[in-house]
Amino acid sequence: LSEQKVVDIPQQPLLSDACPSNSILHNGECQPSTFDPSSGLPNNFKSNSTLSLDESRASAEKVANFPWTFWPECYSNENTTEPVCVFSSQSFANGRGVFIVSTSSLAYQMLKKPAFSQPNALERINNHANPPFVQHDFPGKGRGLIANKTLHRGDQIFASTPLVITNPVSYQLVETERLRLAHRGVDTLPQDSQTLFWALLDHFKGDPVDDRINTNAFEIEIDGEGQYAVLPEIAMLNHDCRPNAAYFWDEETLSHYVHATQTIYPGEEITITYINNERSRAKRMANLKRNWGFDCSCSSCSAHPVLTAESDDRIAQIADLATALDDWTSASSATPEMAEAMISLYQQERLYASLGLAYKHAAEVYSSFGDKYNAIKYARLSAEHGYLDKGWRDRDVMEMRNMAKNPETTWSWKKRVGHKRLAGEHGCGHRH
Ligand SMILES: C[S@@+](CC[C@H](N)C(=O)[O-])C[C@H]1O[C@@H](n2cnc3c(N)ncnc32)[C@H](O)[C@@H]1O
Repeated sequence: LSEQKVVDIPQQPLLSDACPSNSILHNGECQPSTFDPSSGLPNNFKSNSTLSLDESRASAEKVANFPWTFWPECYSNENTTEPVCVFSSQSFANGRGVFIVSTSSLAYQMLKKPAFSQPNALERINNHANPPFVQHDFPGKGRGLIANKTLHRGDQIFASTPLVITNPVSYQLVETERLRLAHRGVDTLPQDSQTLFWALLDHFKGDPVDDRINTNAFEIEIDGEGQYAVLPEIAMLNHDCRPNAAYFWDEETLSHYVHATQTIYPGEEITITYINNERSRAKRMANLKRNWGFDCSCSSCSAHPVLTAESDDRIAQIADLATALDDWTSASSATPEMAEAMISLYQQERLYASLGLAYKHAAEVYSSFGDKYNAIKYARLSAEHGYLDKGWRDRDVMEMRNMAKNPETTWSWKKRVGHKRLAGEHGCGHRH
């Protein structure tokens, strides 16, 4: 595997004796070894590609309470407002490690998350002993995971921290510098994590590190910033437009959680979705080709065109119903029957992971007509599904929890009392 790491990245000259032994290289200058960069952080790293791996470790060790295992390597140019660096911590997540390619402001922002700052926050994360699955080769899809025991809705399949977090700001660097940061990042991971990284699929066959990141990265959000994360466990799950598992990103623990969203029997492949599935087959396939580079071979993409057209029609009808149910004006024609039809369509489409949304529509529309116990019933269902798909800190999920306890106190309560509520009167026909 190490052979795959040989790439055309210029070797930087070593500056082993650039600074006397009682000082460290910082911002291109020798600083006393007592210098504490955390005092002036997060903006004082400068372009610096001169330290070998050993030297950057030694520089980091010399600084009291330095949060990274290696001195960050950075680059900047006229496009960057702040240098873009690689920040590596080998101690993160009980020694699993992580590297972050980002500006120092964003990297130091991450240090405030419980994942870094509270030692117990990751107690339930990265426990990969006795997994409920085994790896399997699927013709046309490569490796995937199959369940080795029955999994029920809500069962955790795994929860993991990333090995790599990279910010799109890195694309402001010239290609060789961006790639150099990524390669440096992999070299700074603990050995076991490097092995996990190199075992990832390289679908596009370009630069070996960049390719593994592009083939396997998931979009995540940290403090409102879109970033990419590579997690070797979730990267083994193949895509299905009608998946049986769902994942969400938890910002506090910097972790991806994966749960079963329906019963999965032993021998069944565990799948997630890489895209928003509430779109026609043609749009889903185009999205997967464009963003992930493969022709989707899942059952709903490869069904007979007549069945695919029927499925597309149901998806369009779900969208029409959502529009009607989202209308909170006095002219709204929304009724609970519409939400019931929507739930049925989601079930028929096997979009179990998205059912939380349909149940939310139902809870709100029942609440809007003052139907307390149907509002409670659907709010509970929505929260239960939402936990698996959006996570326990999601605002909509919290809203459904509140409604489940006390519908009378929610914003939608009796909002539509006095509106007509007659089944069958409202057109929500197919869109053509
Ligand atoms: C995150 S990886 C999933 C694990 C991968 N199969 C492996 O062997 O490591 C994503 C890659 O898996 C393959 N893949 C995933 N889902 C697929 C699907 N539904 N149809 C065809 N290929 C798929 C594609 O090559 C895609 O680039």
